[in-house]
Amino acid sequence: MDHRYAGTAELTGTPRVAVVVDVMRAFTVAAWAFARGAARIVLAASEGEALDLKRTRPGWLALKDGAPAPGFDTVNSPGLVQALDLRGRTVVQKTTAGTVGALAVADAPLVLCAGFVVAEATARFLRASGAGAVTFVVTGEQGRAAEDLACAEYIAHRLADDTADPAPYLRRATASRAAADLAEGLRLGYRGVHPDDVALCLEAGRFPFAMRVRREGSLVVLRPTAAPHRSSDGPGALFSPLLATL
Ligand SMILES: O=C(O)[C@H](CS(=O)(=O)O)OP(=O)(O)O
Ligand SMILES: [Mg+2]
Repeated sequence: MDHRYAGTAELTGTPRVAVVVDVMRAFTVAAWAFARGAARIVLAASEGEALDLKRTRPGWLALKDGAPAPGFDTVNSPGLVQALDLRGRTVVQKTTAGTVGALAVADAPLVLCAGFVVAEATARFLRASGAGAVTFVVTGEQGRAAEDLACAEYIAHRLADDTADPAPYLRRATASRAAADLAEGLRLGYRGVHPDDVALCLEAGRFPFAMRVRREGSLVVLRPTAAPHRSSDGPGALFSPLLATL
């Protein structure tokens, strides 16, 4: 299959099928937010927009990358988000790379967001959808981030072979600059980094759902979506018990 791999700034036109990859950490965080019960994630274009959305919608939470900041409820850290109770909540997310990449392709007919934690479900969803060739948006380091490229190539491999082994792809991600930067941030005591973040970003297939982006009125919204348990199952064939609890 003739997949394409492009950084956000390299995109030309609107792809038919896009998978936006941000392993460290936006879409690992998004998956954890859904696992902790979030109903939906609204992708914001700026920190100001995130705070405006939160201010005008009672009960919404706002999340950003970097250090904690006034007005924001939490940060872009799976280690921190996994401890939250987000049942039924709407979370507004703004990060440097991941959310920017998703907004850039929000008009495509099918857009999924992914990290390793949902890689296998993403491949199953794509296969069940008959998606064909995919444009992978590699959000980190102008399209060159080793962890995002490894995850994108793993999803493509799983699309072709649903027994493909994640281990070589995870090794590349483990050796990435982003993983080293998070470890260094932890060593230097940066706020907004949790000791478990790198490990949580490198759990292939942790969650059974894919994550789909759609426009809903004026908002760009990410929601979990059921993926068949096996690639041979049809769309929506078998729903995970976890999804039933979200
Ligand atoms: O929070 C993150 O890990 C990054 C911040 S940065 O790009 O490393 O400065 O954001 P993300 O959009 O999740 O890559
Ligand atoms: Mg990233």
